[in-house]
Amino acid sequence: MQNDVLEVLYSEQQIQDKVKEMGELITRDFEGKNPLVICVLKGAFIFMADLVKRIDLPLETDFMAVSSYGASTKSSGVVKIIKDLDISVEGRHVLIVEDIIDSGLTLSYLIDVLERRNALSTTIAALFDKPTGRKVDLDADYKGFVIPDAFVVGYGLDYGEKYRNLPFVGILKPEVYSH
Ligand SMILES: O=P(O)(O)OC[C@H]1O[C@H](OP(=O)(O)OP(=O)(O)O)[C@H](O)[C@@H]1O
Ligand code: HPA
Ligand SMILES: [Mg+2]
Repeated sequence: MQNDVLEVLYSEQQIQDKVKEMGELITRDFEGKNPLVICVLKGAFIFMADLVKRIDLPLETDFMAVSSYGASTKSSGVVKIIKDLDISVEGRHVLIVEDIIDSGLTLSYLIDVLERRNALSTTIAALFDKPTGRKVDLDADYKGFVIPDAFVVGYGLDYGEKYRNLPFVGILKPEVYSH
């Protein structure tokens, strides 16, 4: 697995430090609220687990699975809901936890869904932001790292469902992507 990695972009320690910082900001900004924290599966599962431990609020968690990349490094442009939420967002302050914003299509679709369901507010926490990939005008309220124009894997992020379990984030060797 690690043999397939060309370059490590963010180490496990750098990621942990950033997640702690983001959790502290969110704790401060949401004081007095009990947000519904939504994890966008699958990619955000590791970030979600680490982030909620750093948020000191009476929050609730829920999970939604959406997919648009499949086995490709390019978005299909069609966002599919694979698993919907269990808890109603109506009248709730919703914090959406996402691993990466690339084209922005996943989050713009999700925000639209949550607003139509009458969420009181929607806020985005994204660990990675790849502004060069953007196809819609969208930005995160809390963002970890702005990353270069490359398809990254690790810490939840996959290529063809693999590499999510790498503890760091990196770029694969070109021959792996061309398989
Ligand atoms: O801004 P975008 O271009 O929409 O890309 C970001 C989304 O794409 C990836 O999910 P993917 O569809 O690969 O599903 P996964 O999380 O199950 O890997 C990633 O985890 C984000 O959810
Ligand atoms: O760079 C990426 N890596 C993994 N999944 C992704 N989904 C959108 N962009 C990416
Ligand atoms: Mg994916």
